[in-house]
Amino acid sequence: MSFGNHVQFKVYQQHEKNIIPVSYEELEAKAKEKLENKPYYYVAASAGAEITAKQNNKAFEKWQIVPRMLCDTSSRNLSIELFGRKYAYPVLLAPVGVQSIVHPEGELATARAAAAMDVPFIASTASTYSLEKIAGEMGQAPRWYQLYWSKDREIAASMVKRAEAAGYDAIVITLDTPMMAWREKDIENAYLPFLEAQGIGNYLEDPVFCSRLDKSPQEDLQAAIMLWARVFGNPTLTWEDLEFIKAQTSLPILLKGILHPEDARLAVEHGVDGIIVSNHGGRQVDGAIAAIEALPEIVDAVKGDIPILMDSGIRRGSDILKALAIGAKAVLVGRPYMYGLALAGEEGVKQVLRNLLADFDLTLALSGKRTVSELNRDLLKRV
Ligand SMILES: Cc1cc2nc3c(=O)[nH]c(=O)nc-3n(C[C@H](O)[C@H](O)[C@H](O)COP(=O)(O)O)c2cc1C
Ligand SMILES: O=C(O)C(=O)c1ccccc1
Repeated sequence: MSFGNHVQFKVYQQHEKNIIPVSYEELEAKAKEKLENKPYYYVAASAGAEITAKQNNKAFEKWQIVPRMLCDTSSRNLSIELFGRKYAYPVLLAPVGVQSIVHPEGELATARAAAAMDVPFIASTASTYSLEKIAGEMGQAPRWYQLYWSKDREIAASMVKRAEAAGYDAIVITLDTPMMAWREKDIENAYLPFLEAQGIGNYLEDPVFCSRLDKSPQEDLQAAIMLWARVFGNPTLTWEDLEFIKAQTSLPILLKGILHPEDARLAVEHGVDGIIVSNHGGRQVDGAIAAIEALPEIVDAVKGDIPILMDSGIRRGSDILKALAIGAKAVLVGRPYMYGLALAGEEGVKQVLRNLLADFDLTLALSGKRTVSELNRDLLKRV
């Protein structure tokens, strides 16, 4: 029995073991009930009037699947290959910072769930727990590291080297957040978790960061938080700076936050290994193009030179199918797993992933396809 049918069966038979809602809308509503307003809105809300956040979902409706029949889809294989490594599914857990605001175990619980489900976890620079502690929960399971490139480039270099030493398989450099956007809810709530020392674990354990302090973070946490606030983002970066990071590591480097086809071309020209089409879940430039809308032109511009991943708005199996048919190699999910984490820790993240992967597997089969490599735009109609 293929993955999706198996999960479906189990869910029908062991209904009582379903500890989180199956539908995304219910999942979000339950997380809202459970969490305090400040952390809930930190996760759920976006920039400005949240036009882009809404478009990220609405825009998927403009792409319709035109299923094929009589294709013998009884057995399927969802695996993909990226940078010479095989992955079981075309899905990764997006880098999400400060996970301790929704669950005390934060990234550690997410890391265990990712490892158990064989889905790579992209650990954020803004994690509450350090990248070494996160790796310590994952055995040999696949993991990538997301870099927020510090104003102090020696800190950025140090983090990349630590990630390589801790067994991370790729470096994702996020470009769209050299500073936090205008997020109305967080401003109304006067909420910035970092000021409460959450989400800075990678800095507090970084030798270069600590060398810039007069006293250790244990002795003077406030001074460490102030230094973090000064060095976190780096709006001075240009394409020329990429050489510096490339020289620090032999791992593949992906750029996250690409929306313009010309930036996608520049990424290829500057020798990066992959890009992630993303508007940060609508949390940065409100009014920015929906990620799924940006994808086709970027796929056409890159012409297969490097793999393209995407995120922002992936909620169900059909969203994954559409992104892959347009030309993405894999997708990242963000908020859905944060709600699973909020509601039920590690088990909650596992169930979110299980449900999403089962939904994707069934949608693939019912569309007449058996593998990710069989997907292309012939399966879609743009309306
Ligand atoms: C609470 C929260 C924190 C995030 N933190 C980071 C981060 O530290 N680094 C990063 O590259 N992206 C971060 N993101 C963006 C995600 O990686 C991803 O782009 C986005 O969540 C995808 O959209 P979705 O939530 O609609 O799936 C964060 C998103 C959320 C919701
Ligand atoms: O909240 C975010 O979207 C985000 O990317 C972030 C930025 C800095 C620290 C933690 C998370």
